[in-house]
Amino acid sequence: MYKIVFMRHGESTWNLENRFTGWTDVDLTEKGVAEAKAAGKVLKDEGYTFDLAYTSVLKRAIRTLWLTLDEMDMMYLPIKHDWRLNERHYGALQGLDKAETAAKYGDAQVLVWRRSYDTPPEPLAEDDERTSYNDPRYAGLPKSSIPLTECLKDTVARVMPAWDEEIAPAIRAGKKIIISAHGNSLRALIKMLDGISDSDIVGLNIPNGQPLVYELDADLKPIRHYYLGDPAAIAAAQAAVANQGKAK
Ligand SMILES: O=C(O)[C@H](O)COP(=O)(O)O
Repeated sequence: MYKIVFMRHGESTWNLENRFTGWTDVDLTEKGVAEAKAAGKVLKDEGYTFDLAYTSVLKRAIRTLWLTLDEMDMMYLPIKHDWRLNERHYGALQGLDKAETAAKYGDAQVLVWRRSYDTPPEPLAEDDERTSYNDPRYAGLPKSSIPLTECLKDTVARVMPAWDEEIAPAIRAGKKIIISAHGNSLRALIKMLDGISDSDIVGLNIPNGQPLVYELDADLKPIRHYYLGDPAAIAAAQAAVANQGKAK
């Protein structure tokens, strides 16, 4: 049996401001820092150790990983940064207030943009200053790989090669792994691992900064999964994420 730990980054400044974030590279809030340290403490207290960590190229996930590993006294751990673990690209919604957008377009439309499997938000225009075309961290990528918007299906299409080519072979080689990533890149991964239907994935929300353990069989099929930490607090945090896209 293998075990892997997934974790969404701690609260970011745009989580606090309730803005669609996507590929925007915002940092953690003080609460987010505290969540990342608390995640490290619970992992340490529960006796977890790792051989390897994966994260995105966005600082909210990277800093969460650093703080978690610092708390575990494991800052020596090799870290692989992979752009394919980035948050789902939120297209032209990036930067907008989620509740204001719901007030303007309706809760149902915002739920489609946030949680439908195959309906992406409007894309950024090619010449929009918010595109990632000139960002040095994506310099090695063909322009066609740099999204202007994504639905979850698009995110699955980039996350799964990272899983199949990098992460799954490392698990099979016996490496104990932690992945610090994002709400929707983790939803994409979990959808594929657990075989969640396109309609049921709408109801899956990942709270900030809570270690989520997956136990996998020899074929890397999930046996069971559970969050470490207080179940009531985690359920409340998941409900809060679900409610972010509703008009106030
Ligand atoms: O990109 C974002 O805005 C968040 O990290 C995830 O947002 P969501 O829960 O609205 O999809």
